[in-house]
Amino acid sequence: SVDPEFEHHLCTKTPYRVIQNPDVSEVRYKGCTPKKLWYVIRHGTRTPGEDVASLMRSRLFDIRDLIVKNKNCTRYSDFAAWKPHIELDGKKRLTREGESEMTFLAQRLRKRFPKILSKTWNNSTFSFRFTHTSRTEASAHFFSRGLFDDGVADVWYPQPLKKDPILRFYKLCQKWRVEIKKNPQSLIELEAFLRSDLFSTVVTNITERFNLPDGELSVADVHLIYTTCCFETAWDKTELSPWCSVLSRQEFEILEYAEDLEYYWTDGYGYELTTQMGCVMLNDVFNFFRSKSESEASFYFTHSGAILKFLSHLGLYQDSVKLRHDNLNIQRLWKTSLIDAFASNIAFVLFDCSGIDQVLTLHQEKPVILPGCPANQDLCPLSVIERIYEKSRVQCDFEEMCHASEKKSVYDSVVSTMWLAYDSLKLLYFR
Ligand SMILES: O=C(O)[C@@H](COP(=O)(O)O)OP(=O)(O)O
Repeated sequence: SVDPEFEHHLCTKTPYRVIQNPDVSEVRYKGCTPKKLWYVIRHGTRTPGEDVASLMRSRLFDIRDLIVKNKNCTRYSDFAAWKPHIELDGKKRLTREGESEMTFLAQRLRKRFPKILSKTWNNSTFSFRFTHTSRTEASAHFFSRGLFDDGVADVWYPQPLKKDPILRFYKLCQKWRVEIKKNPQSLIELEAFLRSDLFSTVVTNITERFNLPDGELSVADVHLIYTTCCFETAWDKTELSPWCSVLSRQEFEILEYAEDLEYYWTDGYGYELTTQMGCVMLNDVFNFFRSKSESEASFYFTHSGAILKFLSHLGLYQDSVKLRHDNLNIQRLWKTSLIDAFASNIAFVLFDCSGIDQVLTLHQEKPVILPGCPANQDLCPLSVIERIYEKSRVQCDFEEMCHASEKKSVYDSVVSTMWLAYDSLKLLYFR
């Protein structure tokens, strides 16, 4: 039987319905009027890239065949009937579920902030921006459907930039790309965790549970099973993927931790530069709030990496100790299943409270308190936020922080190439 809680352990492939906030009551604070809304959103549920899709079409079929050889296995008929999903095109395309996530998210937002959002589309009041990918573009379109009853067809979207300095700032940071993203050092904790007894036990347990030949399953196979469970759950809420029934609650938690470790060290608190870079996004918020333009709402459609780095820059979900292979804590704050699901979103809403600018910060549609803001209230004065993030405002020299030293780049690219030869690390490219 499948643990009904499993949907809460699907990391960055968690469908938004699992964590959404159904409360759509108008957000009001006494004596305050909402003036501006800045919103960054990860695209909705997508299909996997070709790397995962091709494994689902080939290796997963072999595993499926081995499983159904053992006719007594649980859910035999589901495995026997399983075939790669219709959504499997390898193009990281927005799925039906992703379309609904966007439309419903916008509808809920509009109900909460009718003063800003109950207006027909108007180019100077609302702005939209998405990255150079079909999934963020489609997300913007479906989101605007939920926001405007009419006039959706008129919504104007700027041409996406191949390398957007705000939406995907990290792609422009050579130092981060070389020294963190492509540096094997960043994966050391994950590597060690994959080699740990805890992880090996998961591989052995599944092998025994399904009566598979000894040594048949690799770490990468187990990860493929988990990834398939995640994607199939995300894009189909009506049917339970048989691959989810392969794993126990504890095994989900172990696989979840492996992914969280990876994201922690490449997109999160692992290295200072990763958290520092997010200043460009925060400065965009400040500029928007301080600008005298008529623009009242700004919507950005981006990716997982942007959400995680921005959360880390803000200082949210930071555990007191760094995540390592040997300190799995199920109470940790850094859980991508909660903080970086599909359609994850961060909003800043500026209120005028009797002449004082106050800011409401929302993550996944719920208020969050920025570290340093008053703990007992949702609103935080803009001047306090500007003080907390003073360094982000005055020392955000992207060129300077992202400049990679050439000697190191050459060294790292050689090491990275060698590193990619490791079979177990194939799973790192499962996107
Ligand atoms: O584009 C992808 O494959 C991943 C990573 O993108 P970056 O974090 O590298 O932008 O993000 P996703 O689209 O799933 O949100």
